[in-house]
Amino acid sequence: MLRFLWEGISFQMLLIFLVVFLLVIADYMTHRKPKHFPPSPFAFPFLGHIHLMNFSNPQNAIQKINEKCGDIFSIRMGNVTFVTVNGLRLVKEVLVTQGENFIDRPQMPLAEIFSKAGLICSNGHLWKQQRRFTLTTLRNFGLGKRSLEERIQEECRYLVDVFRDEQGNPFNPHFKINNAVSNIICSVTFGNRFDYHDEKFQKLLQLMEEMATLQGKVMSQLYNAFPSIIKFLPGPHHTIFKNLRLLKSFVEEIINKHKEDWNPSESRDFIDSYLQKIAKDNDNGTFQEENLVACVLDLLFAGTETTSTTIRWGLLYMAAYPEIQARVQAEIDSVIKQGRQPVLEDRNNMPYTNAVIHEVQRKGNIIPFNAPRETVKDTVVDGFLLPKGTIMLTNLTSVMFDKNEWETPETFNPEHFLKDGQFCKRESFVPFSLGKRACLGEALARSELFLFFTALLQKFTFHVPPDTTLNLDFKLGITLSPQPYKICAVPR
Ligand code: HEM
Repeated sequence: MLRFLWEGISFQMLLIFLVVFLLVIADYMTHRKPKHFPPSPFAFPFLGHIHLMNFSNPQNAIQKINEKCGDIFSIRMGNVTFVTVNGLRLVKEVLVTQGENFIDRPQMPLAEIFSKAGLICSNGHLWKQQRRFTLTTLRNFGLGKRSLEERIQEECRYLVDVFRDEQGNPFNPHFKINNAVSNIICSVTFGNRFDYHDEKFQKLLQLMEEMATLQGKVMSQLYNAFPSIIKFLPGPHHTIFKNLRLLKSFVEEIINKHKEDWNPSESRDFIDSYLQKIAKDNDNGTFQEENLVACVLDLLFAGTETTSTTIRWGLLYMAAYPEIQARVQAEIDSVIKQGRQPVLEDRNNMPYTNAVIHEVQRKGNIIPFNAPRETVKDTVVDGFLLPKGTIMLTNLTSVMFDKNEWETPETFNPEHFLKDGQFCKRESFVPFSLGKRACLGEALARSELFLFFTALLQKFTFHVPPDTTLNLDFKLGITLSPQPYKICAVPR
């Protein structure tokens, strides 16, 4: 009897062992590295390098691997393998010198929120057409009856008013800044801005904010690694997709309204221009309503979260470094004074303020690994072979915090961008990325950052609330943003 039991168990164990062994072999075969592929640390079967990941500070984890493996290496998170390049030389090689070979976006499970249509996640001919059309249309609206500069200046006045309403008491500026920044892209795409008390729009901003925050959760990151398992578990990824559906129906409602009162001979905004393009599309259907919805969502999302997060870092740094804030205000008082609003031309005469804004962007480092790219064909980088379809992370952190490029990389130091009192550009300043697929909204973002930042510092001094210690740690989401904070905007 015992002998039978023993034989039974050992047979079952043998079977389990065999199945596990076969699974490990299958995993090895599936994820076997091609010849001359970049090196990687030891990986566990199925899990890959998940044990090396620090989910609350992935930059640190990547830096450690960089120190061990060199400037180009591969890492595997579950089923997804990335190649990471570090340092200006290789980041430029990938984004600029051989940029055409890395122009695509991979179709990652969570990136589905941006869909394969539109601007951010589309590829090939479709992407080229949407990008060209959007850039031209944004430029046209910038040159139109009301320039983008005027729209931003108008919004600065609204933002200053709601900050003044707080009467110097501690408040969280997050959604006021979000609303102001979002209004710029809304005024270009929908033709109107939204009041800061508009409940429906506030709800929309909250949905976007929640999506941005949830993207940083461990479960969301695991969803990217093991989508077929994690999709059956409860977690933030479900909320992300639910919010997206709500945002989509908000945009569709606005597009339908535009269609109702559309006048083909006049274009009020981006949506009107796109509807015109659909009407006379002679480009094999690249311009369709599905793409219009996706482009508007992309502009709204990319144009709100990034710039708003940067301004929030800016105010936080000003409260943390009062002597730097005082120097910015002294420059404002000498160049603009109190009598008029800042204009973009002032930037040329304000090297210190310009340097501070650049340093906010460098130190804020809001998109630490850039948006992912994918090789469109087999490509050799630094002697390593990257087959077609390889997912690439260009580590912007490794460039903007490089000890060999920056005098004091870990310190908030506007002197990084000053030489003999004049503003000086730095090649290693890359928050908008580089090359043909770099940020589409860079010019708009730079205008917004300068005008909002100077308008606020012209009218207020920012202080840490009494009995509060400022926290300069980041919160990981789709961007690295400040932890929620309250601040006092004391009128000047
Ligand atoms: C401080 C503000 C901003 C930062 C730091 C930033 C940064 C970036 C980065 C790093 C990328 C990825 C580029 C690449 O793959 O090489 C990107 C893409 C993009 N950004 Fe921005 N961005 C900002 C503001 C804006 C604004 C205001 C808009 C709105 C017009 C915008 C629209 C886009 C779009 C549509 C893409 C996708 C481009 C493509 O795939 O062709 N961004 N941005």
